[in-house]
Amino acid sequence: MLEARQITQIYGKQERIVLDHLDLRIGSGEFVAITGPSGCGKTTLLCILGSLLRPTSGEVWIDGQCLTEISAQELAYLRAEKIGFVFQFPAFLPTLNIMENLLLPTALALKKAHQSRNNEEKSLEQQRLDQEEVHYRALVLLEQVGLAGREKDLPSTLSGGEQRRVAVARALINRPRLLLADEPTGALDQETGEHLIDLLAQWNEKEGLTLVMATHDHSVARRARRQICL
Ligand SMILES: Nc1ncnc2c1ncn2[C@@H]1O[C@H](COP(=O)(O)OP(=O)(O)OP(=O)(O)O)[C@@H](O)[C@H]1O
Repeated sequence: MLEARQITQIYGKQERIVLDHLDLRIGSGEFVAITGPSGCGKTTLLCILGSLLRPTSGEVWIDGQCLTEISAQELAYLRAEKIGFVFQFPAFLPTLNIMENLLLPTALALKKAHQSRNNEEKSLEQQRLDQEEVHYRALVLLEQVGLAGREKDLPSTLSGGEQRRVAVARALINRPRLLLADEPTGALDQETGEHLIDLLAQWNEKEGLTLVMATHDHSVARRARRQICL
């Protein structure tokens, strides 16, 4: 499903080489942990795999499509439809409540779905149904991450760990095929962290979600079926 070919990333004027001709193949439905010491390039690799960062050289392929060859618009749709991203330091729009923040990534995916339908009247009805469906999905996800009832709260009123859990719900809202998670348990206590990994593992097993997770926590990495150490 995901392939990196000869990825090299060089940063700054001092030309610091962080990734050097890296090759990587990840099959559909895999659960992979990327481990390695702080500063070895885990976040850089996830950003390149998720097309948020264009590497200095090399190619990334998703489902047989080379990301360096498609337009910025196509890339935005591809990300919205196929890829969920849990950032190491999640950011939210501070004036929107949790539900509104959760629904933000659905706008582009719904737009793409509506564009591919022909009949306008049907499409309007479908849009209403789609919006109800994503709203329901958001409520279910909030419950799964242990935040039922918090949908009207502003992000600033949530703790760091709670924000992390909202970030996971947001990354799953479009039912992506690929989830790239950067230290998803970073700010969480052990029990909450384990619960979150259980949830991701369930999505991996039941929904076939391909899961690529960067972590320096070995007990978290052991939950993956494959570990790649940078
Ligand atoms: N935009 C940037 N400009 C210059 N250097 C950068 C940039 N982003 C990352 N780096 C450097 O690249 C190296 C790899 O960073 P990266 O964040 O990918 O590592 P990491 O393995 O995820 O680290 P951590 O586990 O601490 O989060 C670090 O030395 C970092 O300073």
